[in-house]
Amino acid sequence: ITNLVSMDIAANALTAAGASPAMLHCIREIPDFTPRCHAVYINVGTLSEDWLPSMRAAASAGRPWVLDPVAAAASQFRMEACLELLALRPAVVRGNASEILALAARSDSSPTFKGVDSSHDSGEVLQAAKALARSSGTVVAVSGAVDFITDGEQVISASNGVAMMQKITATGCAVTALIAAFVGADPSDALAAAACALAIFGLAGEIGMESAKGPASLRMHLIDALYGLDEQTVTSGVKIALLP
Ligand SMILES: Nc1ncnc2c1ncn2[C@@H]1O[C@H](COP(=O)(O)OP(=O)(O)O)[C@@H](O)[C@H]1O
Ligand SMILES: Cc1ncsc1CCOP(=O)(O)O
Ligand SMILES: [Mg+2]
Repeated sequence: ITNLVSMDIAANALTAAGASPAMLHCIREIPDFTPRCHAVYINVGTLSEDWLPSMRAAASAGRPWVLDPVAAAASQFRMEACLELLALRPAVVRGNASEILALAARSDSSPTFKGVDSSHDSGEVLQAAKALARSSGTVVAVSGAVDFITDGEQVISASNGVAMMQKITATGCAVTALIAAFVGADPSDALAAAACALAIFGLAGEIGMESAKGPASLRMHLIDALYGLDEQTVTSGVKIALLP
């Protein structure tokens, strides 16, 4: 269940990576459909009162699930929805630095709020991410130039990617969708699943950038690169480290 902006890039990124996305958000379909999924992805980017009950139901369907708290601090309604969903125990919550900071502070009143984009660097909010992981019992992933993934104790960094990825709308949404696919493939280790998905998505961005002229062609080449990745390219290209 993702926002209207991201539906296309998220579905295409998932399909290119070998997953099988299906985007259903009608409350009447959730009880039949969602229990049959390997994983659920919920993204509040274009939240509405109509969609929130579907999000609650999908998060409660007994499948591993992943939350993207897009622009969590945009409004009181959105912050409360994010906190309510967080209480339903996602396996992973992935946001940009400002989103993770706002969620950790449970606050929708940041003076530096910039909508769906971040006004902080990922490294600045690492302690907030660890605190959020501990208080919510989920893996927290903060994206940025370096992605940090933590369960509140261990911290993994993933340093793939190119800055131009920020100039394509909904790359964050697409990588959270990929995290959900990886969690579906191995629900036993959400920390590793999130780190691998972020590193691999970043690697696809690096490979895509070799042929791209700007954001629009990077979008295309990134999806092509995800499709073309093989084991050798991934094992030699990912930059993942367990921080001391
Ligand atoms: N400066 C950067 N350098 C390299 N990769 C980046 C940079 N900024 C973001 N990314 C990558 O772009 C993707 C989207 O992250 P981000 O822009 O933080 O999310 P959002 O779109 O939700 O704000 C992630 O895969 C992240 O690793
Ligand atoms: C522009 C926009 N507006 C509502 S959701 C959305 C997409 C946000 O995508 P991302 O979080 O990946 O930047
Ligand atoms: Mg985002």
